Amino acid sequence: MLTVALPKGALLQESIELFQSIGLDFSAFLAPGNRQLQIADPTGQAQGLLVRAQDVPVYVEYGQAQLGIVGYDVLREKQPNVAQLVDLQFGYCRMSVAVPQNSAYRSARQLPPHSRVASKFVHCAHDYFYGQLDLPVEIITLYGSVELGPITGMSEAIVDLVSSGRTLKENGLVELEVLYESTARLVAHPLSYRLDIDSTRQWVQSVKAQLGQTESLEQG
Ligand SMILES: Nc1ncnc2c1ncn2[C@@H]1O[C@H](COP(=O)(O)OP(=O)(O)OP(=O)(O)O)[C@@H](O)[C@H]1O
Ligand SMILES: O=P(O)(O)OC[C@H]1O[C@H](OP(=O)(O)OP(=O)(O)O)[C@H](O)[C@@H]1O
Repeated sequence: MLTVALPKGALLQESIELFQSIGLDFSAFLAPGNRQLQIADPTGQAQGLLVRAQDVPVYVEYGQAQLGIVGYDVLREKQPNVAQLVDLQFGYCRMSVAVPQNSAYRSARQLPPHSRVASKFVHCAHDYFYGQLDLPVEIITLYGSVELGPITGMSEAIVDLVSSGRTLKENGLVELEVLYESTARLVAHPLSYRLDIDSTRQWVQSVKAQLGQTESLEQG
């Protein structure tokens, strides 16, 4: 039976709608008060696992799920060994550097060496500052509410996801640079995809057909 890892949070609703559109119903995860983390599709063709967004590639890499939906940002951060198959065209956001509105810095390059940068995406932040800018900064790991870094004076800047821009605005921050843009991706366990275990390929084809896509990203 096909197993699908679904991300809790911002991508869940649209992930469930996508699978519904190809005949797999995991909407029981959205029922008020649901605490079940593993549910069977009523047709008996598949089961869904409800996992933290960052854990989706882990379940797929270890083969506990043949397919999963995860943000490109998580793939950039964690570099998991999964096949990246389809850009699902929802969950748009961008990874950006931001500073307080009243900051003197107008570009990330202007931040002084050894400035502090708070982020949940420490590898992305490191690649950008050390790899692209050659600017040695101190990266502080946080797991959420990253905007509080500059507000409390703990850091000069943040690297975080921006979608509508509302969180930055309401916390007095401005975006300086965009590192990259992100959307939700359909990923697969590479061997399951190659060997077509549990008809993985057919389900991937159905997703692509639903989105009107013929090209595959196909990065292993
Ligand atoms: N404001 C947003 N608008 C649209 N998509 C977003 C937004 N924030 C995050 N995303 C996308 O949704 C994914 C999941 O984000 P979400 O905020 O639900 O989980 P998380 O809190 O980052 O994950 P975890 O609980 O594992 O720490 C992100 O990886 C990103 O691709
Ligand atoms: O530009 P916006 O539309 O306002 O969205 C951006 C916010 O969404 C994400 O936060 P999330 O809700 O995941 O909370 P957390 O990371 O702070 O836990 C991200 O970390 C930003 O804080």
